[in-house]
Amino acid sequence: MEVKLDEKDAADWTYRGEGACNIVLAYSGSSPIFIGKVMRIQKVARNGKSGGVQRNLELSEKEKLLWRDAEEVVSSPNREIADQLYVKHVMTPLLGAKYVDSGMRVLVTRNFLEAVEKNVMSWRPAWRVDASKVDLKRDSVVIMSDHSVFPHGVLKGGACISVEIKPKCGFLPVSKFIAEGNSVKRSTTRFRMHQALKLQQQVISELSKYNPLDLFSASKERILKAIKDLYTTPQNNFRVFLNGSLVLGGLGGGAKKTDAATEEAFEDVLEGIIRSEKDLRTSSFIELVAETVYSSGVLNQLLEVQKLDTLDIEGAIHAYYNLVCQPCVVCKEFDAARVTHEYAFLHSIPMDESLKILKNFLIAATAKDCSLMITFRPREDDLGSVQSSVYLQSTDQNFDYKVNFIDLDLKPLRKMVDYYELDKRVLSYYTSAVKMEHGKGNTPSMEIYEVRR
Ligand SMILES: O=P(O)(O)O[C@@H]1[C@@H](OP(=O)(O)O)[C@H](OP(=O)(O)O)[C@H](O)[C@H](OP(=O)(O)O)[C@H]1OP(=O)(O)O
Ligand SMILES: Nc1ncnc2c1ncn2[C@@H]1O[C@H](COP(=O)(O)OP(=O)(O)OP(=O)(O)O)[C@@H](O)[C@H]1O
Ligand SMILES: [Zn+2]
Repeated sequence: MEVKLDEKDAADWTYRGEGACNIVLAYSGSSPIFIGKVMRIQKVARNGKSGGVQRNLELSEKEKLLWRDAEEVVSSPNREIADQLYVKHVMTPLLGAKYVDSGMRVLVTRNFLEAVEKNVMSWRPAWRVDASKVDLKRDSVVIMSDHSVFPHGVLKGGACISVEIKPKCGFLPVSKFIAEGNSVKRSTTRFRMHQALKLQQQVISELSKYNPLDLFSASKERILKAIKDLYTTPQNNFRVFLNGSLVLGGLGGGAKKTDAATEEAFEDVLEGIIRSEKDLRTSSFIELVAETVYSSGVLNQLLEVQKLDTLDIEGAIHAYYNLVCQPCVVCKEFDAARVTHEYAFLHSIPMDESLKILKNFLIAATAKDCSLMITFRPREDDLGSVQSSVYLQSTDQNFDYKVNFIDLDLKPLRKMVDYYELDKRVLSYYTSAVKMEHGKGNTPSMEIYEVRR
């Protein structure tokens, strides 16, 4: 018989976190089919305010054309199912089946969703509550493995510690379609430039120390630096969970700089997991995470998928206007300024080329926004373990670990315009901030202008 969750079941699901588009709940009841699972529920923007794009309930005709090779996605009855099948049929083959769980759909009643909405309200960050709410129009949710713990039955019980990393874009673009005035893109990461704008808009209270190029560098030392920096300024890029409960970082959003009190508390959390003296555990834990990122090689594959964006938004936007059969707003602006450009070429390519550019751009956008969960537990013995393992030199310990990608959602085609507009805002603010610093006689070594390859 097909399961349908109703009001009475809502109490078994507790708030785990959320992003712009989904709320995630962990199961705390006793039904064997849900133990070790989380539920991902779609949200809807409140009062037209942003906080995740307002998604159409169905794929548009142009989106159907775009994803026509992924038949299962295109023939989905609604966008929710299309999202899930996109993970299964488009992202999983690119990232590797062992790293992705596309989950299964379970039916829910409106009463269930209403009860959940009420139960989680007090746990949600106020700004997320203000921006979005559970979408009560949905009749199903996605159930997937809880990646912050190991599956039951595979290994003996014991503490699990997991880290969630949102690595963002790990390369510098080289597209010839990047305008002369935006050439800073070739030497400064998008993450760094966006940080400057977020600081100015007070979305964050300090600049992140993290540099995605370090994390994706495939160099042990630089990966270690990246994890240290993520630990120091977690924002929404780094979280740690102990047995599924958040112990570092922000629940449902970003976190401020890790202060002395948090550091002290984190040392205590690690007791019993990392076998070293107090005050040395955190650095060993950071070493463990860095070693795992390095030796698993999981980010190499993610980087390849991110690099499917070869033209940058400054090139891909023209293909968008080709597909939607509208006059190109970007070229119109250039014409008005009598700027000669090579973008006209992009409007002369066959439709199949435009489709390919857009498909690759949107797949790369998913890969630039997804997160990685790495879960560890001390390995007691080698008998019967099916997990990969990593050796932590500083404490002479072995850990089982598993790695999973989360949040591999299909980005809506109409977001192309938002991507172009955001890119313009990020670049415009960053270049003017840098110019201002130069004007003051400061060298580009200022915090905001960090150039590293
Ligand atoms: O545009 P970006 O780089 O700021 O990324 C958005 C994320 O912001 P952040 O990582 O904080 O900078 C943003 O994350 P937050 O809401 O800031 O936590 C979302 O992940 C958004 O994706 P979607 O709307 O859920 O599909 C993300 O939008 P996409 O660009 O991935 O579509
Ligand atoms: N399978 C999972 N196992 C454990 N925790 C999870 C899982 N999926 C999501 N989470 C937790 O829930 C949070 C929100 O999930 P998710 O990133 O999928 O939301 P989103 O709204 O799609 O995010 P974004 O804003 O990046 O689009 C994650 O940051 C993570 O902490
Ligand atoms: Zn154009």
